[in-house]
Amino acid sequence: MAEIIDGKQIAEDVVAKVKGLTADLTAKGHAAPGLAVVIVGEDPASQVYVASKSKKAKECGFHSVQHTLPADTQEADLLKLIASLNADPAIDGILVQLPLPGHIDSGKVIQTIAPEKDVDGFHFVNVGKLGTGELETAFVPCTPAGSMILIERVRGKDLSGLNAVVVGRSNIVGKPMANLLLAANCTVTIAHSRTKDLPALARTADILVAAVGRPEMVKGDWVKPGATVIDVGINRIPAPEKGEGKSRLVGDVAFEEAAKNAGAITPVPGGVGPMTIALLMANTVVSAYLKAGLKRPAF
Ligand SMILES: Nc1nc2c(c(=O)[nH]1)N[C@@H](CN(C=O)c1ccc(C(=O)N[C@@H](CCC(=O)O)C(=O)O)cc1)CN2
Repeated sequence: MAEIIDGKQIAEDVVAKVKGLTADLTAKGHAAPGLAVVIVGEDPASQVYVASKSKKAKECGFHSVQHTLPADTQEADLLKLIASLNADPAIDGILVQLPLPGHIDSGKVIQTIAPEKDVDGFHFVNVGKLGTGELETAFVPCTPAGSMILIERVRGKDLSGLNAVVVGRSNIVGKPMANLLLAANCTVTIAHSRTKDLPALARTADILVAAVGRPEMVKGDWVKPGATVIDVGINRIPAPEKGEGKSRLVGDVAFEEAAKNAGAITPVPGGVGPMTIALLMANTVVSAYLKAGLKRPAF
């Protein structure tokens, strides 16, 4: 049976480090890191994530501000808000919760955030830095950055000689995840819906990352014995066994089956999810250190 990677505990370790770094920064006479979280509309899951982000920022000792805008907010007004946050010296990190309502161009919004405050790591400047290995000044998207910490806990920092397969090619997870694994010397393959014989490809992976958004798609017999399996999926499915109208969370991996073959595996919930929020705190404190002209803290 596989080792279960405790993302909740590892996220707490990251947050403890952020708190220490924040205390050191303010003790040197610098302002506390500032994080602005922006939500547009009333998507229930987004509301929960944003509330957790704002709460965690306060726990870390940050200057934490939340902008909650109605679903019919005009794109131009959101862009104006971002411009004002870009110019605000008390703010080191800006996060616009995704998805945005359909009438707003998410790409335009993301590219309006100043790259040095883009703690989500979605701006072209940060994407380019990650792609070219400029990791000293890049912001890396929180979910892949957190997944990488989980992998390092199991496999160490140098992944030379290991085959990694990333299932999913999104800009938020799949592509940056592949770049991080490549930077750690893995041989990386990105698989997606058009990949031929996905189960056979997945079985070649020493590190298998599932980020497709399809409940329990990755089956137990897709997993090479001893592989490290990182499940990025968060899918809510009906759970009639819990009562009428009830639901439960599952990942993109059929956990029970996969755990029989894997060497180590992340659960859902309690795996990658908590790391996403912890890494947002880490990116924000890094932003404040870089602004202060201090050495970039490592996580
Ligand atoms: N601007 C962004 N938007 C979104 C991002 C992002 O990184 N930046 N990621 C996701 C959602 N997300 C953070 O925003 C997120 C998802 C899940 C969790 C989490 O802790 N999940 C728990 C389960 C929570 C539950 O019960 O529903 C877990 O897996 O244990 C945190 C953050 C999309 N949008």
